[in-house]
Amino acid sequence: MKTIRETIVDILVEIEKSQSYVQLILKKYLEQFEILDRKFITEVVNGTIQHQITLDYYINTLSKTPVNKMKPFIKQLIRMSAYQLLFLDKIPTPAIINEAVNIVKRRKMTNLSGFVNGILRNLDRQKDNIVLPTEPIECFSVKYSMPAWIIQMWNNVYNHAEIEKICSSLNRRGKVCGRVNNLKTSKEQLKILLNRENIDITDGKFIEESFYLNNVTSIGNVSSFKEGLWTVQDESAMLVSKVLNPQKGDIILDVCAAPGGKSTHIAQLIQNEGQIISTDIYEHKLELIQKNADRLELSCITPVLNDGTIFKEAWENKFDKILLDVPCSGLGILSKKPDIKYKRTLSDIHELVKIQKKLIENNIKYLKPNGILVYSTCTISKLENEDIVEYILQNKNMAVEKLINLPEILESKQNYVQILPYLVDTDGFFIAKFKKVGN
Ligand SMILES: C[S@@+](CC[C@H](N)C(=O)[O-])C[C@H]1O[C@@H](n2cnc3c(N)ncnc32)[C@H](O)[C@@H]1O
Repeated sequence: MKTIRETIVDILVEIEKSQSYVQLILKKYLEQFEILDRKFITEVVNGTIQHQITLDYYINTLSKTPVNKMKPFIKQLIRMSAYQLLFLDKIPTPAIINEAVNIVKRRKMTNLSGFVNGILRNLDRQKDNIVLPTEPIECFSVKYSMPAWIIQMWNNVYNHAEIEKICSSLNRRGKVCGRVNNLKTSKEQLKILLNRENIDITDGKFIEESFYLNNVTSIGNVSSFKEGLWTVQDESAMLVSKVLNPQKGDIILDVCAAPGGKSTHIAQLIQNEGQIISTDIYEHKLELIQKNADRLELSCITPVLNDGTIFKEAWENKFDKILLDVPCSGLGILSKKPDIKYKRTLSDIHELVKIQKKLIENNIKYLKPNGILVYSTCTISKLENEDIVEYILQNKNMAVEKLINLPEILESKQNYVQILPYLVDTDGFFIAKFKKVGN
């Protein structure tokens, strides 16, 4: 029988090798464990990935063999142990080091037990003496484990204090945020039902229908979730549909809709009276939209397979409102998906911008005169956000609209909002709104 920490190393090795989503791999391994163990495994896996650049810097300072030359299993074992030594204060150091050495022996790599033992003991002794790089970009990169190109990109827009706040808020563990399905229940009633399942909730910060789940491990097994009384969505993401301000009877196109978080919210806001065409480019993702709409009993949503970059004559001038929640670099949601930062590159962002522009060009044609377009991303990147606002305004038929329903703390002088994750302790999001003033 493998120990919990040995399992953690196997998970980290598989994540690095497979390039698959962290949460999918975690889910596969977690099923066999009890709740407390699941929490520990999830925390250490996410923490090790989240702080990987910092951990590697510390390890490389002390090891003759650089991290990238180590065997995959040994590398992840040392990273995982270093994460516990440097970032978790409840586990005694000897327990961390002994367990690491025992794992090496159990996996029949006894010849490396001295190496692992030496690095971890050294790390424990030297951790307060290790000096960070002096150059600010490099320093922030190591301190917050954020690739230097991302810091460099933010450095063109934000000051150092803001960059530090952004980075540190993206390294926190966010609570799960839920949205009550107010067509089926009230928040008060839901609170009672969740309490019966020993789940505590507290009110959201600025969206009425939002709440935070303080202690939940397996959402899919919660009865009220299965019954469609609520769903999972970050407050920033909820703000997007609020800004769209849909009305009963509207004909709405949600172009990049899967898995349907915003489509289902829009359906709630119009009390299921209207028509929402929810499209996505991937067939398997349409099933997710339908599954969510069915669970929440929202019949006004029609999932349609569609490439939003290709013109469809039948849709010309057809829609009152269009939501473009485009594919983006996702840097605003790093607290939930920490591995994204190592997979993305600056050239990915340039490719994404091309797609975002094509989506805009094409979908503007589907708006009725005076129709409303909301553009949103879950990222913090001027190229995909502020610069895209400029791009949309180059179209003479499009005028910027003042954002409504913004909480006071997010009110901005600009006609768009870049929600930085530290402002209200939510995901980072960008939202802008436009009106089609001509044909
Ligand atoms: C940010 S996610 C959308 C999240 C969704 N709006 C929600 O709230 O649940 C972007 C989506 O765009 C889809 N997508 C990417 N390229 C597309 C295209 N050319 N046309 C339509 N959808 C596309 C992706 O498959 C992905 O599901």
